[in-house]
Amino acid sequence: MSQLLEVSGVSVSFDGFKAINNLSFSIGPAEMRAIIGPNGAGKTTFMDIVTGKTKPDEGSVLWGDMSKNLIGMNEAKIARIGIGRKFQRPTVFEDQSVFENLLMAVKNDRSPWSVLFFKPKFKDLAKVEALASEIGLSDQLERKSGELSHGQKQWLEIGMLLAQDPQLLLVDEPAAGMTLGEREHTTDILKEAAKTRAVVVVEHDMDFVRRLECKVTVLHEGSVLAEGSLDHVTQNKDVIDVYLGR
Ligand SMILES: Nc1ncnc2c1ncn2[C@@H]1O[C@H](COP(=O)(O)OP(=O)(O)OP(=O)(O)O)[C@@H](O)[C@H]1O
Repeated sequence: MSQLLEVSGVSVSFDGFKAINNLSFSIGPAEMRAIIGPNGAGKTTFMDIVTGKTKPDEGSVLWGDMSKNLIGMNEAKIARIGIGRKFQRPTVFEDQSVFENLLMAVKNDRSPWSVLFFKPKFKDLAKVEALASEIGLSDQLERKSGELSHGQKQWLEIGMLLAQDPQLLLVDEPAAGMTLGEREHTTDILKEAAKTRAVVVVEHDMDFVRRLECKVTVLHEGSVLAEGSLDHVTQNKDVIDVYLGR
């Protein structure tokens, strides 16, 4: 299978400490992947490298038809070529409605002023409605985003990222702070999104990872410790020793 993202031999040190150590793995174009591992394993640093926030000391991160190396590209350019990142804390505009937040994202203009002076075209409105339906907020469009529950804010932010049609969506600990019902709905949104793009989820919640029904990559000390189905990696003795058994 051709790959969308290929990380090869990537290492990065902070003050002599190797946070990522000769990391290599790849992700396919319409694939859901969970990344798990103990605290300090390098999960966030991996996402920082892919999104251009951290420059590695060595290695390559090839993208698309593999002719582009993301290393050396700035964060804005990486976002433009189709990589979206969802941080743990939602960053929606609380004073704006759900509709306005989605419209800003569709217009790719994250400024609250843009929606005040902008007459949306039919296709933009249709896209906002489709996104609202995809994230399960069709009946909340007129509500101020600040009034939404924590889970609803997270879904709105996922919708705002999907508005940009990323080919790869990186999602950091989506289950944190959510009720069980919210987690289940989040799983549904991410699984639907992964039908047409790659979705990489970093998560500690094993029940959440199980519901994603995807290949799992276990990181430890900045390298891949194990990879495969959740059942496969959770039976791996090394994974039990460094992560699950603690
Ligand atoms: N900018 C930085 N400066 C110094 N050390 C850093 C920096 N960023 C990360 N580290 C260190 O690199 C290691 C990997 O951190 P990282 O945040 O990537 O781990 P993680 O797997 O995301 O952990 P967690 O599950 O706790 O979020 C840690 O030891 C961390 O302290």
